[in-house]
Amino acid sequence: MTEPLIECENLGKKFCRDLKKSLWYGVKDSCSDLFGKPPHPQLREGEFWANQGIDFSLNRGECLGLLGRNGAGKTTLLKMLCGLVKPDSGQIRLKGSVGALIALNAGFQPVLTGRENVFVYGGILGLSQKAIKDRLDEIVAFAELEEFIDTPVRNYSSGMNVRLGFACASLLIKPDILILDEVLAVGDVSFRAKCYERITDLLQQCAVIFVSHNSTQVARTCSKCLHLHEGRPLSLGPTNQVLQRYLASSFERHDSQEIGQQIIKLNKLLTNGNTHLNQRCIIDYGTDVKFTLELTTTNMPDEVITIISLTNDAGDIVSQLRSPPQSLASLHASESNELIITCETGKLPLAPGTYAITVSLLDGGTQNRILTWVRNAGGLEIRGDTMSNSPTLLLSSWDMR
Ligand SMILES: Nc1ncnc2c1ncn2[C@@H]1O[C@H](COP(=O)(O)OP(=O)(O)OP(=O)(O)O)[C@@H](O)[C@H]1O
Repeated sequence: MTEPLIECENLGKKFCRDLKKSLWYGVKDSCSDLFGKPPHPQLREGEFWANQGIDFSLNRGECLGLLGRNGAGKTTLLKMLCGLVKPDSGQIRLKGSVGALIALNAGFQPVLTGRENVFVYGGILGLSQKAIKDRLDEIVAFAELEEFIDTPVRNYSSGMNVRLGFACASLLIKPDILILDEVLAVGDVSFRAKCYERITDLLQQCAVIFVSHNSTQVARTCSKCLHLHEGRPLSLGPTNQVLQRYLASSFERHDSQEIGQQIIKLNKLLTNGNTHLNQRCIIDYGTDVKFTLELTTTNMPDEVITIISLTNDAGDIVSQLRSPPQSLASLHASESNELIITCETGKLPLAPGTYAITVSLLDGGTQNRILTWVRNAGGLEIRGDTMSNSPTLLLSSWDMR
């Protein structure tokens, strides 16, 4: 169980942004390669490191999640592991058979039928016609493509391509290493669930490495994560720690956005007394939470309804606090235009992670006139030891006798 199947040492890959230069460098590198010379170690004009200094190892039974923004170098790393791209520095050691699904079309020939493509795919893996035939029914059933297996792949939808690609990568051979890019995201919900079940089964006997922008899936499936930033490893470690830091860093990129008539303006948002308009505030899981909104109004309605929404990194609202219509009569009487609204939630049962706070105020009279709506008014990082694959982690006490 502790046998390393993937070992990467100081792995690096350069690309060139300029096509002409890239072709010229390619010719020079091929010539150097022919004479047994090592690749050019430094960056030449127009080149950049798509991956640099990547070190990790993965044992049988482990699943590594690759995290990072678009263009961080995740696919390049997977392509190097699959042998599709040659590293410019470092070393890769792989043990056993590799099943991979990197491109959306899974490398299928568009004019061939699904069935013919399975035979081509199996042939590339070195399987005999009989061995492929023996597994064909299982592959077609898993991909749920019984009616389409004799249709040319160019007529497949992207989801159908991925179904067949995943079935080939995971069923044609029993892979020791399974490499998956973000392609599973295009499958429908039930197929994705089936794929993750299959990955969990395979994890008994193989090492899995996959890219996903879905933090719930990563938390559920991966034992450790590697966070890449501009091609370099930013952190590597247990999923719980790396994912929390990754989600926190991705929140910092969002600026607040105000929509609505701005009849009421949000000047300050505080969580447990800490200011954060467009800044992250850190609390421990299970602590009492009090939100304070400091606002100014220009043209006061009689009543307001306040809504505070918490959204996860996928943009889904995971929790919402909604006030009843609150009268502004006392404010009218004092002729002040400053308003402070507080909301106490008690212990917030949200799972550890990072959430964006959206604040909206509606006219309590019409209930649908938006007085203000501030997306990403602040971020809330909930710290805790356990990541959960559910957005809420209900507070509970347990007993055993
Ligand atoms: N063949 C290539 N030639 C030149 N540049 C490339 C090539 N392939 C990738 N790149 C560049 O390398 C960088 C890393 O790309 P990569 O596809 O690995 O990112 P990624 O993390 O997988 O992104 P995403 O999440 O968007 O899929 C990007 O700047 C990309 O433009």
